[in-house]
Amino acid sequence: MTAVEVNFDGLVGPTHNYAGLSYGNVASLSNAASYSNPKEAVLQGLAKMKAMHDLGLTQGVFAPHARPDVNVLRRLGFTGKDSEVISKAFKADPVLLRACYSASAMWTANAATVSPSADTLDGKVHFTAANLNNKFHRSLEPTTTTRLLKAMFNNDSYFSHHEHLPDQGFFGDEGAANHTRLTDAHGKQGLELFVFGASSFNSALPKPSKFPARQTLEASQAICRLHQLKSSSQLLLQQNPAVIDQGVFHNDVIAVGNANVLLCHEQAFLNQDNALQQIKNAYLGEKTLHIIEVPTAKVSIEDAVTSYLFNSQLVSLDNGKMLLVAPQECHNNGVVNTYINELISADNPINQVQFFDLKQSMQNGGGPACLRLRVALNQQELAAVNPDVMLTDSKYQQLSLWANKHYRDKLSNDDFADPSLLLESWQALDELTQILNLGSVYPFQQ
Ligand SMILES: NCCC[C@H](NC(=O)CCC(=O)O)C(=O)O
Repeated sequence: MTAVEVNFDGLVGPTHNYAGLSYGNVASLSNAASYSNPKEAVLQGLAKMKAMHDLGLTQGVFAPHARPDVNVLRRLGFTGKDSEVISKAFKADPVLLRACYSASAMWTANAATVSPSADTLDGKVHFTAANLNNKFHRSLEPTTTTRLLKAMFNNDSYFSHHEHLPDQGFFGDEGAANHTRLTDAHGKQGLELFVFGASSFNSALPKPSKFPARQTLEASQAICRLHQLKSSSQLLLQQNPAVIDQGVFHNDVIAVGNANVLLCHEQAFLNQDNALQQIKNAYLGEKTLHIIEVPTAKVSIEDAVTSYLFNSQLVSLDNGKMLLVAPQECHNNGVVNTYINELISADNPINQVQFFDLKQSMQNGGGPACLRLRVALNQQELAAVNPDVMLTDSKYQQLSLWANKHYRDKLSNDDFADPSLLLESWQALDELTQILNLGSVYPFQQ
């Protein structure tokens, strides 16, 4: 039986908001303080999951995290009952409170790095949650992410879970957003590309000068060791620091790979000709490797960042062709739309495009690819996954009803002072752990 790639999409949490927390992420900064619509956000995400399922792809659901993170507020000196902690934090530092309310765990491309069993020496699928230590609100994620991964992939015979890397900038790790895998077929040994923004220890390597490089070389090296990656399955490349300074805060804002196709901007990598040659030399497959470089003359970095063209998902369909799952913003951008039409009619495996309205997530800098974590699994491994986290028609109905029942359609700054938002959110998540059969994964359930 053949292996499949499962996309685990982050279900948007009930407190999704725009707090402007991600310096270096243009969308996050420019939408700060505007009000959000969590209900629309979760339904937009569910509609994408359902569409993937309807195409015959295998789709999973990744639960949100419990917010606000009251424990971290207590660590920071706010005392009393939960409602008091919230009202004190709101008065003292509303931005801090919003960070503790962030639904950023929705971007599951940053949840973890995953290495399929065909690439690892012990033949297991390896998972390491990303420490996300470059941003305070995201640094709150790894412990719960690991707990969720263990509840989803709960079988030691097939799955190996590692503790996240040390919580320190030297080992800054942003997960699969800086990781892609090239292979003839999902079940075959692949070449895993690890794209780092800078090195912590080697000062000879260039760095961006304005915005932070969130992924370090040393973090990527540690993941390769932890995952027992075959040496022929790993290639480490540096992202072009000049584009990080233009808002390309993760590699998946400038490149996307799937099977034997790598679609990237011509400014994606440092010393790009050399980087692409290394990829060609290291590719293990027998099929033609298609590297499609998009020239600046056709799509500028600014257009790439505002449209999120490269944050499209690239998925293989049963007919052997590939579909580009793009954000609506690509359709709205004339230049990018023209390029996509050219791409799908050219001689390469990508021959279709579908656009999705993911505006609520996009306004925080998260497109289709940010919202999913890819896990390639053979049939035995797939059978060992917690079946309740897989999307079916009835699971979709159940989750839509759940979201409509619990989510608000407007959140603005003053709402974060209201302790009933905490109660409502935790009640929703408590119910969700039953729908997805996750057990007691949240701190408030322990
Ligand atoms: N892969 C996409 C990640 C987007 C995410 N945005 C945020 O966290 C914005 C949150 C805010 O500003 O409220 C980030 O930058 O890590």
